[in-house]
Amino acid sequence: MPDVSHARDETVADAPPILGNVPGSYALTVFRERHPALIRQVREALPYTPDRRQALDRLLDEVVRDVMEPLGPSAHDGAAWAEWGRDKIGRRWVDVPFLWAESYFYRKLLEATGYYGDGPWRGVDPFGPVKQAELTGSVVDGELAALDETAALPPGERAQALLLGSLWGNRADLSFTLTLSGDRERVSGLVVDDSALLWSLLRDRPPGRVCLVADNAGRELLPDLVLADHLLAEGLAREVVLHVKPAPYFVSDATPADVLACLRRLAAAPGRAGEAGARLWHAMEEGRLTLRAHPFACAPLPYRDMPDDLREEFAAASLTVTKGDLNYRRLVGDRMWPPTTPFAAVTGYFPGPVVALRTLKSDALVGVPERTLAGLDATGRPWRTAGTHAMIQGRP
Ligand SMILES: O=P(O)(O)OC[C@H]1O[C@](O)(CO)[C@@H](O)[C@@H]1O
Repeated sequence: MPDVSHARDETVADAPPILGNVPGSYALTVFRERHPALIRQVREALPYTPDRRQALDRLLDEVVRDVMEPLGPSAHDGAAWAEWGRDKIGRRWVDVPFLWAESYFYRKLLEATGYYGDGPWRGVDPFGPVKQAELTGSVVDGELAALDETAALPPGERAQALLLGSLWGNRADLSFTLTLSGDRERVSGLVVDDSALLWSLLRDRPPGRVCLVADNAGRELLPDLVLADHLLAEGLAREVVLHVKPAPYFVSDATPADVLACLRRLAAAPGRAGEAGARLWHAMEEGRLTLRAHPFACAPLPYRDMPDDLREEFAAASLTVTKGDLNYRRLVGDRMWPPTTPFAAVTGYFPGPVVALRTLKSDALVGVPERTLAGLDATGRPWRTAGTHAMIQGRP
């Protein structure tokens, strides 16, 4: 019997989850290449003490042997992970759902670095050095200065430019770039473009609360904050709630500390960027820009399984905007949907209007017209996973 509990406008049967054990698949390369490379990068980024280095070496061995071991007995969230992983821990990383196993990998990485331990590494973000290097780099100076050019645009074009800035900011993802080299081409035509829906959801109703579910810090979060400023300053949102991760995750995912670092970076910038930073600073002081770091944001689960308090939060929003590939995967359940499956049918469980902004970096994909698919497939390029293509996809 197909599971149709999440269907909205029409019913769809669940597709199988994406797994890592398919030869030649994108997911398999994440386990075989990216995770070992990431452990090595983390090991070199900070002067970890012998106990932490040994723990990182053990994790590397676990990843290479390809058997998921349980968390240690002192893990504060050990019971939750044991329950979530009841039929998974002890198996091969690649044999359980990709979303689950990747999430568990990041939890294990934090265990290895002592992020939750009692020692001196408690609370030290293992990805801090790469995040900081990006935020303080000169590329960011140029991107912030470019905001001045949008000021001369007519209002509609300016709004669209800021939306696209936030969308393409998703290419700046430090986990994704880890095993890539060189500049990747950016294909300007969107695979799906529901931006008109997004603007009508904001403009055709009294300003409400917009939930912006952020993804990466630094070069993605900065344009997200600029977009949030635009919504507040133009009266398109009464309040913006920025959802971030409570702990380091998927390398560059934004935490509250990253938001504050970005706000300081914006506020210190010259020109339009600095003005936006100052407005956002005040908006936060006045409670019009708020932060949420719900534990579910780092759970290995799709949004369909969100807890009631989060469901109520999204239900109360006039619009939820999700950023990035991982949030998209969680929205659509990280399953091998036929890519023409309607987005509204797959996300019917979501408690309110939702629009996803995403560059495509994994196989999860729905709502793409047949003709678009045929044209993109005919290019013979890995357009679904290379991060070169983007989409804005939503439903009221
Ligand atoms: O930062 P984003 O856009 O969520 O992308 C993270 C992406 O990184 C990967 O996990 C690879 O590690 C993708 O599969 C994933 O969706």
